[in-house]
Amino acid sequence: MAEVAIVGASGYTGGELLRFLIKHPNIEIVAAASRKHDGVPIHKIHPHLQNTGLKFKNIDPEDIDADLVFTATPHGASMKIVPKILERGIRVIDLSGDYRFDNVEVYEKWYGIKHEHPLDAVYGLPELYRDEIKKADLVANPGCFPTGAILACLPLVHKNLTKMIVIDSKTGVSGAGINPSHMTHFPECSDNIIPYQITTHRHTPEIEQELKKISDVQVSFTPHLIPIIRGILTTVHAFLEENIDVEKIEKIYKEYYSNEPFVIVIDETPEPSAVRGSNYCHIGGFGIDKNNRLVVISVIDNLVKGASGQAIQNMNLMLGFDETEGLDNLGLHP
Ligand SMILES: NC(=O)C1=CN([C@@H]2O[C@H](COP(=O)(O)OP(=O)(O)OC[C@H]3O[C@@H](n4cnc5c(N)ncnc54)[C@H](OP(=O)(O)O)[C@@H]3O)[C@@H](O)[C@H]2O)C=CC1
Ligand SMILES: CC(=O)N[C@@H](CCC(=O)OP(=O)(O)O)C(=O)O
Repeated sequence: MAEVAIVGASGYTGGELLRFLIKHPNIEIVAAASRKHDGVPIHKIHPHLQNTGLKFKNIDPEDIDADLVFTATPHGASMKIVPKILERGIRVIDLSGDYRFDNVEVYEKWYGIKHEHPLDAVYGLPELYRDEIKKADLVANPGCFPTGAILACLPLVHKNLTKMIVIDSKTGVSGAGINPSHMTHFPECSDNIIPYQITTHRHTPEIEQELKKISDVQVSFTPHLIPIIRGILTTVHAFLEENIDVEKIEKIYKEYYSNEPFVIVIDETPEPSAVRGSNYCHIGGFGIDKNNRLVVISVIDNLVKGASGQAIQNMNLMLGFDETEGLDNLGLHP
C-alpha cells in the first residue's frame, strides 16, 4: 500500500480526491489536511463520503509523512507549501497553477503575483507527458479548461493543419471552488450565462504553452459560466491551412487517441452530462464550413479529468500502478 496525504482536503477537488482514493485498492489515506475543520469527520463537509472513519486534521505540511502528497490548494498558497514537502523527499502533485509554466515571468504576468519558489515540474497531462510523469517528483496538474482545450486540439497541431485556433468554453460553477463569490451566487449564475475574463483569462498562456511546443499556432480563449454544477464543454474553431474532408479529420482523431484510456472520440455530439463524475474526455461534433473552419467539441468533468481524476491518473503513473486503477467509474447520465 502507498501512503498519500491531501492538503486542501475540505475543498471541492480535495473532496473528489477523497472520493476516488477511498476506493483505490493500493492507497491508504494518511492525512486529509484542513486548517478550518481540525478533528471534523470528512462527511460533515463532504456528505456523500459517509462511514469512512476519516477526519480532517490541521497538520502543518512540514509534518506530513507519506509517499505522495496532493496539494489541492489555491494558486499562491501552493507555492508556499510544495517546496517544504519536496525538501523532505516526498513526491507532490499540485492541482494549482503555480508550477504549470516553463517561464515564471509568464506566470507572474497572467496571475498578477510574484512567484516565491519557482521549481521545475512536469506538466501533468498523461496524453502528452506519460513517460516524464512516471519519473517526476513534482507534477503540475493541468487547469480544467486547458485539459479539455488541449485534448481537443492535439491531433490538429501534431499534423500541423492549422495556425489559428479560437477556443470557446462553457464551465459549470464548481470550477470556482467551495467559496462563494458574486459571480457564483445563485441569483447571478442560475438562468444566466456569464462570459468572463475576456482575452485575459490565465488559462490562455497555459493552453498556448503546450500547443506551441508542438507547432506554431495562435490561440484565443474565452470562458463562460453556465448554470450547471460540473462539466466543461469546449468548442474549438480551427482555421485549416489546407482543404481536407471532415471524414479524414475524424480518422486522424480516432487514430491519435486509439490507445488512450480516457479520451474517446465519439460519433455523436459531446455533452457534458455524459462524462459527469468520470475521468473521460469525449471528443466529437466535427464539421467544416465554407470558410474552411473546422469545429471540434470536447467535454470533461472539471473536477475529474479537469482536476482530481487526472491527478489520480498521474499518481498511478508515478507509483507504478495501472493508469486506470481506481478510475473505472463510467459516469452518470442523465
Ligand atoms: N474546482 C475546479 O474545477 C478545479 C480547481 N483546480 C485548482 O485546484 C485547486 C483547488 O481547487 P478547489 O478544490 O476548487 O478549491 P476550494 O476553494 O474548493 O478548496 C481549496 C482548499 O484549500 C484549503 N486552503 C486554502 N488556502 C490555503 C492555504 N493558504 N494553505 C493551506 N490550505 C489552504 C482550504 O481548506 P481549509 O481552509 O479547510 O484549510 C480549501 O478548502 C486550486 O488551485 C484550483 O485552481 C484545478 C482544476 C479544476
Ligand atoms: C468557474 C471558474 O471560476 N472556473 C475557474 C477555473 C479554475 C481552474 O480549474 O483552474 P486553475 O486550476 O488554473 O485555478 C476560473 O475560471 O478561474
